[in-house]
Amino acid sequence: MSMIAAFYGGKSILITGATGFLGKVLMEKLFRTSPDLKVIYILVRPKEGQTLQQRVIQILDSKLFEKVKEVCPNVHEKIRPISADLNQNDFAISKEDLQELLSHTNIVFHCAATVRFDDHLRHAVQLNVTATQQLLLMASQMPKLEAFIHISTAFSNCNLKHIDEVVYPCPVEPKKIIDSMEWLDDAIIDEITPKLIGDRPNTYTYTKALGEVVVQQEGGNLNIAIVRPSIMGATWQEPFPGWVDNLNGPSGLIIAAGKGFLRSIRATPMAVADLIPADTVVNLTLAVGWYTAVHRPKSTLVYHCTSGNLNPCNWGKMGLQVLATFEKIPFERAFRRPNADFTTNNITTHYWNAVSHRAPAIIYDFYLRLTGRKPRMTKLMNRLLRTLSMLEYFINRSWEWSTYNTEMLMSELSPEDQRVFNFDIRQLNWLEYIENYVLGVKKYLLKEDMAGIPEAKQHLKRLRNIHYLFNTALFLIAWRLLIARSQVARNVWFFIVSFCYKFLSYFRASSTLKV
Ligand SMILES: CCCCCCCCCCCCCCCCCCCCCCCCCCCCCC(=O)SCCNC(=O)CCNC(=O)[C@H](O)C(C)(C)COP(=O)(O)OP(=O)(O)OC[C@H]1O[C@@H](n2cnc3c(N)ncnc32)[C@H](O)[C@@H]1OP(=O)(O)O
Ligand SMILES: NC(=O)C1=CN([C@@H]2O[C@H](COP(=O)(O)OP(=O)(O)OC[C@H]3O[C@@H](n4cnc5c(N)ncnc54)[C@H](OP(=O)(O)O)[C@@H]3O)[C@@H](O)[C@H]2O)C=CC1
Repeated sequence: MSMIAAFYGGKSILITGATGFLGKVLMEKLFRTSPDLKVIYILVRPKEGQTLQQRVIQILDSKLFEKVKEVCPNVHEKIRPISADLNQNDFAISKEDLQELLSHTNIVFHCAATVRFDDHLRHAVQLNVTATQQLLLMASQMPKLEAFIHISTAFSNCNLKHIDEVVYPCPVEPKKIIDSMEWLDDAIIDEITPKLIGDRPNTYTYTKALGEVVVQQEGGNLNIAIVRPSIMGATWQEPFPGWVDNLNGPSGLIIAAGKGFLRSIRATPMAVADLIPADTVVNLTLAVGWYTAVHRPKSTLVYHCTSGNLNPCNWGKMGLQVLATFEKIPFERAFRRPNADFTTNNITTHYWNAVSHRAPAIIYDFYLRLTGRKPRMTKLMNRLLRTLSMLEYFINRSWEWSTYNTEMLMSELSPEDQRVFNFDIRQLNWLEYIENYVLGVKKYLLKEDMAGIPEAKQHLKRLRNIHYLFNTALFLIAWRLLIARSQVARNVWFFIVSFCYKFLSYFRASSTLKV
């Protein structure tokens, strides 16, 4: 019997960010392994014209929850969506809802965040820092609370090369930052943002670091732990391999490469690609929840959920396997044949961006205009290049994360828990994982049918022929222009033609003699 699964039985659990990638996988696992849990409260904001209930139904109707519906048929009764906006004071939760939350919650998993790299500092601070502070305040009024688990990121201290499982201080106290956001106007915030984030690449990593300091400083007597995943990818095993439902991290780039938009990417092939499957993050998080509640460590423990030091894979190997998988499982209606490559310096990156990204987009838009359609490729390409520029920081460096706490926790689990809540990344086979990842992107993100693979392969063959034809035509035109202008080119051309003619004549003559 799993001790962790038993622990969550009968519990009332509060999850923020439950509608996000990690939140959904977390809920799924909780319901599947502890169907007797009492209730999961989720803080949800109404969105895109959908009510809270509709958002929950949409989640439960997804393939991710198919197994859950078998083991926990009344799952919809056990999810209690609470209208809340983490951008608002007190989250705009009604008094009744707040009362219910305060009096019943046993465990809090705080997953909500803005994960955008380009978010305005004010918004990123509000969600990743102030909201965390408010949630802690709320948690301190929960008499039945056993553990508060804060999800951070392994990159919150990406300005360091070696990162330990500790909370690092920030030069400016989070409280000061929170206060200043209240009275500074946007223009001034824009001006001071680069100074504040310092040697971090974006507001996301900076505010996640501030969030951790808030957790440590304002956790009071709560049983708190921080989980720091690296780059979260599709599921490895549970509830099935390859599940993914957003474009963050590598997923968007896999689509861009598979559809033939992405031709080159500035990356260091030997840099460690610290990916971690979403289900591994969930298993560790649930184990941390159990350990924190049952063992009540004296200080706030930080757990790294990373792969690099235990089972490293580099971007070169990953990129090659992604491309190899496209051969077997191509995406439908590709723009060009998938054929991306890594560049390693500014000059080649600019060159390939111009030749392989911008030029084809301009040509295609010209063709769309000619055929009376709206041009769109240049806009899409600009977006892709912007995304690439934001991800570049993470694919050209390697970090070392120590994992003492994570390994300690693993050793604390019973063999059954090590199986049911497996977060031992050493068991992961990267090539198999990446193949399933690409397949998952095709099925769950692009919603493409496997039956369309033969047609997709045909389409790629057509694209290859067009590519050869285009290149041959281009070569002939260039050559023709050269001949018209240069005597040397003309001499070379006559030499080649006369050589071919002589060779053919000789070949003809020798075959006539044989007859
Ligand atoms: C040895 C020899 C080797 C040779 C080998 C050769 C191999 C060749 C290489 C082949 C390549 C193969 C494929 C690639 C395989 C791996 C490549 C590596 C990439 C890995 C990158 C990972 C880096 C992640 C680092 C994470 C560090 C921190 C981790 C975390 O803690 S947080 C989670 C991460 N957060 C994010 O990822 C958020 C990033 N996104 C943003 O910040 C924003 O979305 C944005 C990128 C700034 C874009 O903002 P916009 O306002 O412009 O757009 P918006 O968000 O509104 O969306 C607009 C449309 O674009 C779509 N979209 C959004 N995000 C992405 C995305 N990441 N990629 C693509 N498209 C995206 C979005 O859906 C919108 O679409 P629409 O609705 O249709 O308009
Ligand atoms: N993805 C990754 O690679 C990594 C993620 N992490 C961390 O994991 C956690 C989860 O990330 P992930 O699931 O990928 O992120 P998502 O962007 O998929 O999910 C974010 C969640 O936060 C919610 N949220 C955002 N703003 C608000 C708001 N104002 N009020 C209420 N809820 C809000 C979103 O709700 P809504 O659906 O309404 O938008 C969504 O449920 C984050 O803390 C992130 O920092 C750490 C490392 C890597």
